[in-house]
Amino acid sequence: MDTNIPMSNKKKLFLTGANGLLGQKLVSQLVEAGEFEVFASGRGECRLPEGGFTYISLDLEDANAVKEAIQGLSPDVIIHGAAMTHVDQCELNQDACYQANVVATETLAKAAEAIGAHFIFVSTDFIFSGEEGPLAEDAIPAPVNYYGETKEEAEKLVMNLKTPWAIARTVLVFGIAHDLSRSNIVLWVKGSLEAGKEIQVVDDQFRTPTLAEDLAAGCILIAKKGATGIYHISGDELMTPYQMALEVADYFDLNKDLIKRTDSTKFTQPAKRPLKTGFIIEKARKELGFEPKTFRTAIGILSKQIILARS
Ligand SMILES: NC(=O)C1=CN([C@@H]2O[C@H](COP(=O)(O)OP(=O)(O)OC[C@H]3O[C@@H](n4cnc5c(N)ncnc54)[C@H](OP(=O)(O)O)[C@@H]3O)[C@@H](O)[C@H]2O)C=CC1
Ligand SMILES: Cc1cn([C@H]2C[C@H](O)[C@@H](COP(=O)(O)OP(=O)(O)O[C@H]3O[C@@H](C)C(=O)[C@@H](O)[C@H]3O)O2)c(=O)[nH]c1=O
Repeated sequence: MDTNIPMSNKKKLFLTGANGLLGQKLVSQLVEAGEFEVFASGRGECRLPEGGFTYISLDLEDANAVKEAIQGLSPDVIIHGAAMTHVDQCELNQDACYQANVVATETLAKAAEAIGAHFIFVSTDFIFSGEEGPLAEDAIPAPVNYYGETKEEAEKLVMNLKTPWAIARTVLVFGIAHDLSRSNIVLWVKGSLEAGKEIQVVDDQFRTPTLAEDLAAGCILIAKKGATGIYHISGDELMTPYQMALEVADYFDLNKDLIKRTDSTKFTQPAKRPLKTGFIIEKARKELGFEPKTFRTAIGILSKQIILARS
């Protein structure tokens, strides 16, 4: 808790995607720590419950507005988490996906470069083919869906910036936040089983599922340390969605018989998913001191948040 630095001497941190799952966790942790003056941007109205930061309503596809905002604020650090993240919608609406994930990132990155800000880009395991895993930072990208292609293209433009940059890649993020525009695997499994609904869950895709709070903590470590380069920031347990579903059912004492084991040849989605991903996080551990929760501990944290949200 470092709130006794007068606001004027604090470094300014600007983040995007404030209303999203990662964004809400970033704002909450940054406000709690008090080290940065926080400027949180989102599309449309602010959907965050608490204060302690400046909200900026900004559509990142409005290039002039983005340039004006960044030149006006002149932040020291930018964490860019905003994206079109619904993978199947990205496959079916590729122009919208390109505008959100590549063009908007380029506009913001160039604005960061113009003021010499430290630019932190949040990326994904979906830049990889899924032929092999788990993966370290030097693995070669080969995306198998359009969402992954756009995130790979965005990474490339970030790597060419002439301002300090970092890329925080993550995997299958889960958590609970206010008024989210999409669900995530833990909430989806829990909700389905509580409703007595049978679910088909693949057992041949491998991930290192990541608690949203841990991803936020990893991004903040990069910001605080002024770290540059690529970091894999994810959970540390390699699991299939089927194993995750069983773990969720076990924790919440729900009916495991409703979880039907399947595989990617039978269960298909509009966008192909890479089979084997998951990250090796030793670099983030060593250079940042990053340490994620176990999946079980993370579910416990979520469970408490759900109870709190209901009270
Ligand atoms: N969730 C996951 O499993 C994973 C996510 N990631 C990456 O992490 C980052 C954060 O993901 P997550 O928090 O789950 O995503 P969310 O979908 O929860 O949040 C993304 C946010 O970006 C905002 N956004 C989208 N387009 C624009 C735009 N044109 N202008 C302004 N804001 C925009 C959305 O606004 P609105 O609320 O109005 O829709 C939303 O609040 C993303 O970059 C994603 O690619 C990487 C790996 C896994
Ligand atoms: C809906 C569903 C998913 N699954 C599996 C497929 C997949 O491996 C896992 C999650 O599927 P979803 O479609 O919910 O999530 P998905 O779109 O795969 O999540 C991705 O989001 C983007 C933003 C990322 O960057 C990726 O890292 C990844 O987290 O669960 C099933 O087995 N059965 C189902 O009915």
